Parts: sequence; structure tokens; C-alpha cells
Amino acid sequence: MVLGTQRKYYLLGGKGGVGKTSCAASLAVKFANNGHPTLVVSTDPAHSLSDSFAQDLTGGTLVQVEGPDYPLFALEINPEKAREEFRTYSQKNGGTGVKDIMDGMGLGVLVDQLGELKLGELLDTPPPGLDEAIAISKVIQFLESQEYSMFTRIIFDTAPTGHTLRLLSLPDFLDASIGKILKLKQKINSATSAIKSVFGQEENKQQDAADKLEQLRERMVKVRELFRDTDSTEFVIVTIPTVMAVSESSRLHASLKKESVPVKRLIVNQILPPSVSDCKFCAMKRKDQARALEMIQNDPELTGLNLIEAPLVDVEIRGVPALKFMGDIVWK
Ligand SMILES: Nc1ncnc2c1ncn2[C@@H]1O[C@H](COP(=O)(O)OP(=O)(O)OP(=O)(O)O)[C@@H](O)[C@H]1O
Repeated sequence: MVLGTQRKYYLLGGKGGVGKTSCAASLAVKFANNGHPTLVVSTDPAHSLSDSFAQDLTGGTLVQVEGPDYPLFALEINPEKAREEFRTYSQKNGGTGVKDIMDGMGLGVLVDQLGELKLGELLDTPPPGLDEAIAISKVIQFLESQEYSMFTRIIFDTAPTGHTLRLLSLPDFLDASIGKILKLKQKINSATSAIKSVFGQEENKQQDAADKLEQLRERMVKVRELFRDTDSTEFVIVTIPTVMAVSESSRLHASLKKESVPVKRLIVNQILPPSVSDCKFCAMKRKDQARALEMIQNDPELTGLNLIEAPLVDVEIRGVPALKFMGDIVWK
């Protein structure tokens, strides 16, 4: 993983609380200590990078993590803020505001078309994952700039499972919305010239909204392409040895496969370390974990993955030295 200077992206995902952030942060420390200027990004609305590194990394901008040998920067982005920008823009120009104006002009047919537009709906009740999708697309946009060109390893600590997956279907979703806007625009264009002149300004606004959506869609398509590129990207699934977490990991891998996102490694975190004298509780727990590990071996979705077992350690993993310790066990 540390070989080569070509830029590589790692996405860590899995069920809530399994150790995604700890694994992401430990990988970041590993890269930075092996000569890679590294960026670790959190797109989980409930950020925990600051807790993991035991440093204040909040603020939504690049913050350098103290400790590693080479530059390691962290970025906790606020997905809600990213969506808010998008919402303000589209609502003003393409959302319900337009519907009201058109309604007021007695253009019932077009209002019906707007009903189909679903743009207002998209903004009022965004599909789960839209926030994160927009946030990740923003990061990808940043990454093209000079300021970010030094980074050869980029790690995404993502929000729990389902959300990350929605990200991949977003371009299609936006395609549908944009398609509807353009269809509506065509209808407006074919209206009588008198109405057209009244409409002049409104049409521009529609165009503006469509352009913005189109830009977002293009970015999302880029993100999707990047996430499918086996040369530069890897999605690492993190799980724990419980039946529930393993079942979810299996579904996650199936979905990622369907979306052609490269997955090679499965980290099974928090495995009880060996002991000669288990108490009753530990003995039960160990049996339970053995059952879940066996389930992984027999799961057709998971069996082909490179299995990495990480022990449950007796202290909380916080701060760069602890993350280095964890990284040396997990990332070989
Ligand atoms: N191998 C381990 N041994 C001991 N404690 C661990 C281990 N891995 C993670 N933890 C602890 O478990 C807790 C959850 O870990 P972490 O925040 O990394 O999970 P997460 O999957 O990112 O959670 P979320 O879904 O809330 O973002 C933390 O207190 C962390 O220190």
C-alpha cells in the first residue's frame, strides 16, 4: 500500500462503531511515516477524527496533524453545510419558487410538468447520502487544485454503510432531475412569443439551475469514475466479528461489486486476543466471535477478500503513537 508515488485513494466504510475512524487514522499515520504526504478526510456528519488523533481538527479546513514523520493533514468537512449551499441555490432558481411564479401566471400545464420535476422534493427531503455525496464531490474538486497537489495518499473516513453507496447512484438521480428541467425548458421555449417575452428572465433562472445541477452531476460522474478505478482506488470494508456486522459487510460488498468499486481487504476488528484463562463472559464472547468468523469464511461475498484480523486492545486507541501501534498490526 505504501509503494509508489502515484496518488491513491482509500475509502473506509462499514457499520457504525466498528472502528472505521481508528483504521482510517492508523492508515494515515502509516502512510505519513512511510514518506507519503497524506490527507485524511472525514465525511461522516458525526466526525471523530479529532477524537482519534486527540487533536483539534475541526473547522472544515486542512489542519496538520502533529506527530508523523511526513506531512499528514486532516479535513473534517461538514456535509450539511455543503448541501445547504446547493439547496439555497437550487431552491431560489429551480425549486418551489418557480412553481409559485408559474402558478400565478395561470400556466397550469407547465405547473403540472413542474410537479414531475421533483426538484423541490429533492431539496426538502434529500435522499439519505446526498449530503455526503455533495461533500465528497467538493473534496474531489479541491483535490484538483494546486494546494492539494502534494498529497499522494488520500483516505476517506466515510459515514456508516448505506450512505456511501447512495453516492454512487447520485449521478443517475441528478441525470433524471436535469432531464426534467431541460424538458420543461423546451416546453417553455415552445410557448407563444408573448409568453416567451414575459418568461425571458425566468427561463434564464431555469437555465442557471440546470447549469448548476449539470456541474454537480459532472463532478459526481468524475467521483464515480474515480471510485471505480482499480489503479487508484480501494474501498476497505471494516467489520467486527458479530453476525449483524458480518451480514451487513456481506451486503456492502455485494453492492460495491455491483457498482464496480474495487474491494480487496476486509478488516475484522476487535477480535478477542488469545488467553489461557477465559472468564465465563470472555469464553462466551470468544465462541460468539468464532461463529461470526466462520460465517465470514463461508460467505460467498466475503470469502475471496484478503482478511485482516485486528485484536481488541485493552486501551482506547487515541493519539498518533497509539494509531501507529494499531497501524503496525493492521496494515502490513
Ligand atoms: N481494535 C480495537 N480495540 C479497542 N478499541 C477499539 C478498537 N477499534 C476501535 N476501538 C474503539 O471503538 C470505538 C469506535 O471506534 P471508531 O470511532 O474508530 O469507529 P467508527 O466505525 O469510525 O465509528 P462511527 O461509525 O461512529 O464513525 C472507539 O472508542 C475506538 O477507540
